[in-house]
Amino acid sequence: MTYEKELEVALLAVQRASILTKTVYSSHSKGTLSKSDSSPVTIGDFGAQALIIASIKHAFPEDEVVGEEDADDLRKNEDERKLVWDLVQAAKLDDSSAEDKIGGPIKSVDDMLTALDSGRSNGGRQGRIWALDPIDGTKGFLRGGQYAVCLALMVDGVPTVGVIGCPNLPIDDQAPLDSSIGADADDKEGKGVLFGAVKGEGATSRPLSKGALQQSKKISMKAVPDVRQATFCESVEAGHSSHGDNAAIASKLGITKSSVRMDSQAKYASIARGAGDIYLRLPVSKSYEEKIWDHAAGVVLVQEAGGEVTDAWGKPLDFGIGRTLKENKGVVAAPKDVFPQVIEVVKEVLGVKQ
Ligand SMILES: Nc1ncnc2c1ncn2[C@@H]1O[C@H](COP(=O)(O)OS(=O)(=O)O)[C@@H](OP(=O)(O)O)[C@H]1O
Ligand SMILES: [Mg+2]
Ligand SMILES: [Mg+2]
Ligand SMILES: [Mg+2]
Repeated sequence: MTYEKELEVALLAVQRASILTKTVYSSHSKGTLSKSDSSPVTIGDFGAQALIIASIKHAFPEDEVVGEEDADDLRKNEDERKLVWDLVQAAKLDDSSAEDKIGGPIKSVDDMLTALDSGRSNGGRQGRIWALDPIDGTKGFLRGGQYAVCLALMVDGVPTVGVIGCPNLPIDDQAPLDSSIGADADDKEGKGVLFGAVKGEGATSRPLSKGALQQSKKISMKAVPDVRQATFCESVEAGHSSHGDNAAIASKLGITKSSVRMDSQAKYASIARGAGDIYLRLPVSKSYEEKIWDHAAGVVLVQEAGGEVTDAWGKPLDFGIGRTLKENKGVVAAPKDVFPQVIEVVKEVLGVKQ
């Protein structure tokens, strides 16, 4: 298998970081700060990014990382720094040989800050660059909804390895989506899934809590013989994706089931394993540029499970331009068979708005 070591390291790194995020998820104090764009960041986001970059740098020291967070806030804020350091020290895999593969514990506060700060790559079309979202769906994480720990390796601008940890999704790949999945989520018994995919090699899921990577099962998108029966997913936040446009598209397709709203790339993961069918993310603002770390891992997963992903105009997502998908607007993902039908209607709805 190609990229075997990359996949193994990414799975272990995301698994370890998820142990940290789960600790924060169940704690009352999440150390929430507001970033310059007014979006939230927590001790979970900082800790998970530090752990994952330390893992990557141990296994692949030459690789670059485009990570959502940086260490600026922690360098200024001693209390927050201490909280993150305690979390980072406590998060360990059960299996010591697995821990060794990702470099073991981070040795000092300075090393933690250096790791956290090593996600500043500008991205680009050449070489090996990892896209990292340590907590995708931070608002969901804070609200008690879905969130995901997302990591992808891009090779020459193409997402090639994708790993997503979803601590609050049911382990059962076939568990149907309903509206409760995105609200009142928890990570109790029967929850927690780790998804992985390598370009050309297919996609898998396995329980997040179990050490053995061998437990993985192949996943694939569900066949959709009649698009009117499809289930579609969308963001919880109306500011991230236009609920009105998504509903208009669904209605034109003859879909009668209401949308399943959930935060994070759990949407990509859910359609990749056939729990849902279609992901619609129609742009709200003309100026917002989607970030590569919000999509890279999910795109590999969906493509390898038999799906197609483009922007709302049917253009392929271009991950090779930098930290954002600035040449694209919105995202549409669906099984290959129904994709042409879906994108046609998406273009119609967008066309009317021009
Ligand atoms: N204006 C706007 N438009 C589109 N997308 C935006 C916008 N602002 C933020 N973001 C990014 O959305 C990421 C989470 O969105 P999701 O759709 O996955 O979840 S939800 O909107 O919270 O339901 C979220 O990821 P995290 O910051 O990792 O949580 C943001 O990167
Ligand atoms: Mg995100
Ligand atoms: Mg994030
Ligand atoms: Mg964020």
